[in-house]
Amino acid sequence: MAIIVTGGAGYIGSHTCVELLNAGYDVVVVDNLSNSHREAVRRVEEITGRKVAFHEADLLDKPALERVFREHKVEAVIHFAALKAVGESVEMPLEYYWNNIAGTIQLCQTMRQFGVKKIVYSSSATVYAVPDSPRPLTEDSPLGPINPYGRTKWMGELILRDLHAADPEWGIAVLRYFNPVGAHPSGRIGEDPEGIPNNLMPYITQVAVGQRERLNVFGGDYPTPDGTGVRDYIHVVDLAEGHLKALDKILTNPGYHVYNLGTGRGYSVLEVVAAFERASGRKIPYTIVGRRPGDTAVCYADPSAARDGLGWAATRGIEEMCADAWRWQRQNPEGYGNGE
Ligand SMILES: NC(=O)c1ccc[n+]([C@@H]2O[C@H](COP(=O)([O-])OP(=O)(O)OC[C@H]3O[C@@H](n4cnc5c(N)ncnc54)[C@H](O)[C@@H]3O)[C@@H](O)[C@H]2O)c1
Ligand SMILES: CC(=O)N[C@H]1[C@@H](OP(=O)(O)OP(=O)(O)OC[C@H]2O[C@@H](n3ccc(=O)[nH]c3=O)[C@H](O)[C@@H]2O)O[C@H](CO)[C@H](O)[C@@H]1O
Repeated sequence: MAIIVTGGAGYIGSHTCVELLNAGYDVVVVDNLSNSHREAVRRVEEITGRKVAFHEADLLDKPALERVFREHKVEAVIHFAALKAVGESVEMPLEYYWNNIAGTIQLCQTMRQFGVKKIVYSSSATVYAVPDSPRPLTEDSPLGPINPYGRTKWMGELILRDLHAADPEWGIAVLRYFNPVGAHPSGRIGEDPEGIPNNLMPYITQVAVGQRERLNVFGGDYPTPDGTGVRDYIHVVDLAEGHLKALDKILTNPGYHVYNLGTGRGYSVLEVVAAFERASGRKIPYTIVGRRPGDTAVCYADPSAARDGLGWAATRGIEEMCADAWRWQRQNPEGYGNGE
C-alpha cells in the first residue's frame, strides 16, 4: 500500500517523503514542479536509499490523476500541493483559488472514485484571525485569514469538514503549521525559494552566504520585548514527523481532526538573527525598517492538542533549526540549481 504525497517535490513535502520512506511506507509523489525541482525527489531517494514513484502531474489534470490512482494501490494521501506566496495571492486571486481549491476538490473527487478516504491536509496558522492580545492560538481560536492565500487554506478546511460530515468514513487530519524552517540534517534537501525570499529564515541564510547584503527587519516598534515580531518557528523535520503521526491517527480513527503544529515557543526576529549568528559563525547585518503590511506582533501555537491527540511534540530547538538551515544553504548556495 502506498501513500500519495501531492507537492512531494516541495519544501515540506520532500522532508515528509524522507520520514515516510524511513518508516517503511511506499511513496508516490504527484507534483507539477511549478515551485520545485525533480532533483529534490532524487535526493530524497539518495538520503533514504529507497525509490519514489514520481509523477509529474497537475492536480487540475483529472485524467493524469486517475492514472496515478489506477497505477498504485493507495492507502492515503498527504496533500501539500498549493501555491503559497501571500503577496502573489493578492495580485492573482483567481489563480490561487483555482489551483488551491479546485485542486483540492479534484483530488478528493478522485480519491472517492477510487475508494481512498484518508487525507492529511496542509493548513496554516494564517487561517487564524489576529488575536486582540498576544496569546497562544488553540485550534478553537477565532478564524479569519486576511489574504487570498490564507482564505484558500481555510476554504480547503471547510470543504474537508463538509466532506466528513457527509460521509463519516473519511479520515481527515488538518494540520495548521506555524513557521516551518530548517532543513534535513544531511544538507541535501531544504527550502529553495524563487527570487527574493519573503520569509525570514531563507532571507537570513542568503545574507549569510553573501547573496544579499543585509536583512531588513520589518518593524522595531511592536509591543514585544525587543520590538520585533515574534513567531513560532518549527523545524521542518519535526513537522514531517507530525505528518506521520497524523497518518497513524486517520488510518486507525476516521474522523475530522484539526491540530496546530508548532513548538509553543515564540522567538523575535532579533533572537532568530542572534541564534543564526551563533550557529553559523557569520555576522548578519540588518537594518530596522517599517512594518510589513499584514504582519502581526506575535503569533505562536498552543500545541497541546497535537501532544494529546497525536502523541507528537516538536523536539528540535532554534539552534538546530538555524544550524540545519545554514548547512543546506552553505552546501547548496544556488538551491537545487537551474536544472530541472
Ligand atoms: N512553507 C510554509 O511556511 C507553510 C506554512 C503553512 C502552510 N504551508 C502549506 O504547506 C504546503 C507545502 O508548502 P511548501 O512550503 O512545501 O511549499 P512548496 O511550494 O515548496 O511545495 C508545494 C508543492 O506543490 C506543487 N504544486 C503546486 N500546485 C500544484 C498542482 N496544482 N498540482 C501539482 N503540484 C502542485 C509545487 O510544485 C510544489 O512542489 C502548502 O499547502 C502550503 O500552503 C506552508
Ligand atoms: C504576511 C505573510 O507573508 N505571511 C506568511 C508568512 O508569515 P510570517 O510573517 O509569520 O513569516 P515570515 O518568515 O515571513 O516572517 C517572520 C517574521 O520575520 C519578519 N521578517 C520577515 C522577512 C524579512 O525579510 N524581514 C523580517 O523582519 C516578519 O516581519 C515576521 O515578524 O509566512 C508564513 C509561513 O511561514 C505564512 O505563509 C504566512 O501567511
